[in-house]
Amino acid sequence: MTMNSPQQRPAVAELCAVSKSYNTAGGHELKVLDNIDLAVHEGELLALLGQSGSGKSTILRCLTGLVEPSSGHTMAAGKPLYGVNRDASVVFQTFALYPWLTVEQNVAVGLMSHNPTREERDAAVDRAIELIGLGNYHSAYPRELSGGMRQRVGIARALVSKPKLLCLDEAFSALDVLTAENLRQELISLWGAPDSGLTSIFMVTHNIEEAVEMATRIVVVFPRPGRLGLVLDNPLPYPRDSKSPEFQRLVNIIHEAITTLSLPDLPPEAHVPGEPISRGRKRMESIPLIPVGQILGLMSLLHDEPELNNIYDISDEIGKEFGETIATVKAAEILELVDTPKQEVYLTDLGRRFVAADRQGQRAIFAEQVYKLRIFHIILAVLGEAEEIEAERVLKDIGSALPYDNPEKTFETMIAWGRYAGLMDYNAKTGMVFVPKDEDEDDGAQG
Ligand SMILES: Nc1ncnc2c1ncn2[C@@H]1O[C@H](COP(=O)(O)OP(=O)(O)OP(=O)(O)O)[C@@H](O)[C@H]1O
Repeated sequence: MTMNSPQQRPAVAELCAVSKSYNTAGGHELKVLDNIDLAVHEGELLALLGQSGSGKSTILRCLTGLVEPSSGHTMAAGKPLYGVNRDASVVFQTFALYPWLTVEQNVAVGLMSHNPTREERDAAVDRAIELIGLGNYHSAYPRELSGGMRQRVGIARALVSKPKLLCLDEAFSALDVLTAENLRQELISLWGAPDSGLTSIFMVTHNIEEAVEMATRIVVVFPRPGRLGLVLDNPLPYPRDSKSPEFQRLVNIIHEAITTLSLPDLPPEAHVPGEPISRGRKRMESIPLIPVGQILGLMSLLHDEPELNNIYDISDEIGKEFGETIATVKAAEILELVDTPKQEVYLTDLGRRFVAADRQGQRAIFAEQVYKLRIFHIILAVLGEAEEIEAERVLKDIGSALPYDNPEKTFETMIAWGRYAGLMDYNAKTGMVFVPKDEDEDDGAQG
């Protein structure tokens, strides 16, 4: 850290020992953030990375006062924050524009809580529209604009109030590659320009390259519950060259932190013959919230293209976000269909048998593997004795077994896997989980 490092300047927003829990629809408490200390300083461009569901958006919402911490507190410009931080504004992935308002009117929405005079409002709107290059589109409606232009409106609306902190929540992820790259570059220029008024940016992203391209500091959130993991300064000069060795080194460090965390390189467990493997595990393991079809897709890919054995290449090939690829690989791994030494991904013997099997055979292997997972015993143990079981009760059991998981989402995924395996099904009308009588050949891998 140099003397001029932004981290030595005052914090514009800060989380102090912030924890956050939600009450889920099933009445369980879900701890999403645990004891987060995080400050965004003047002049800083801070990027937050982490798996889906690790709590990134919740951190953003706490920082901006949209969500109140369960414990700990938020500071804004050195003072405790109560309610929404009016010196912060947010650009959302979905643009969140009003379709019935023009560009100008949509941008003016960003000033609503600031009570400007008409003249002040018009001047500020004109300035924001100019800054972000929407000069000829004052009276256009969102439907007349491309995705990139719409997101410009979203950015202008966020900048119109001259916020001390601009927050970007996956702001580029709905845009095509070139448009996203242009907007990123423009934002970096605006952030560096003395007359833009834009000094501090806090961004949430899934995209590691995007974080390394833009941020002065990168924080990786570890999940369940969300904690600060890797914190990395990024001193590379702008404009950054994504092909430079130093850029790639940072990308690799972050990749590795996320991968190692998700796919720990553990020695195989001692297996008692005849016993489900997971019985030996000390605690119940959750399952990645991944549809069956996606696991089958990964299996086919590994079979069809055996030279694809590296998690980064697989992620590129699938075209999904890195976090989602990891979750898919993890799902296949807990089903023992793949093995993941370091960053590599291979079919296991069972995985090879799986891809060679016909549809019936695949479902049988899947069922056998699902049966080994302890989390499924919550349901299967009861279904062994009764014909059906109340979903309510299952949700409660999931909630107490996996306090950091969302029980409803875990339940949905379990039912989808169980349905494909022919082990269980769920009737939303009766609220009951039951053993399917006849295997329905058609409901295959839709879950
Ligand atoms: N209002 C809410 N009520 C209940 N649970 C919530 C609520 N908001 C978020 N969660 C849960 O909190 C966890 C963290 O969510 P959050 O959106 O902060 O994660 P994230 O890292 O931003 O995820 P993603 O990258 O998928 O957007 C998730 O399990 C989510 O289901």
